[in-house]
Amino acid sequence: MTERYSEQLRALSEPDWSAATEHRFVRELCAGTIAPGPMRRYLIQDHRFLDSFLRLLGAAIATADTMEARLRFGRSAGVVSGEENTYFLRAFASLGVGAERDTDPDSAPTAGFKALMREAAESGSYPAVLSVLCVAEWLYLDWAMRAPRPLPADFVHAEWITLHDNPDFRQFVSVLRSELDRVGPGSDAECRDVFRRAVALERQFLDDAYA
Ligand SMILES: Cc1ncc(CO)c(N)n1
Repeated sequence: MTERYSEQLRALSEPDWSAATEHRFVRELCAGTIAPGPMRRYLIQDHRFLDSFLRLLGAAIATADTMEARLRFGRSAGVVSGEENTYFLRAFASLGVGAERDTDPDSAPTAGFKALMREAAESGSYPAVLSVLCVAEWLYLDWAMRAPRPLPADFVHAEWITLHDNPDFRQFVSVLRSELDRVGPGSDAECRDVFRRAVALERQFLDDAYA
């Protein structure tokens, strides 16, 4: 049996993939025990990640080779711009995040992610864009779907989990993987490189919440 291309890339990204999906941040978030400090720091940085992520979705809309894929990216851009952004604003209010939202400098992993997303977007390569998107969404689904139920009582924790594990998000990850399975092998070296770098950054990004 031949393994799916996306699964081959995931396996090549170990041990970073498992270190990220089993990270202290993930465990404490899912248990509802994470301290406000790390949660605040994570969300401030992640809201900046989201801005660049939206640009990357724009690049996916621009570079996809089928209309069906383009429509799917468009719907996902709507969710990120809507429900997900609103979650951040409500979470910032709940955690008492003020001016530091703008004044805190970008962490090294945030700067690294922004650079990688810009590089992928500017390459004009659909396989490169897909590699970053697939890591970002699939890695989050992977830990979110394993969160113990019931979810934590605080919406800041619970909604961050359900945003990354719901029927629409699962379907999006399934499309991202199928698309990468389809077009990735034709740009194998590029996809391996981008996928691996993105997973390493995911791990560093979670580490940084505790820096
Ligand atoms: C750093 C990071 N990776 C992935 C996601 C999921 O989109 C996110 N919100 N933040």
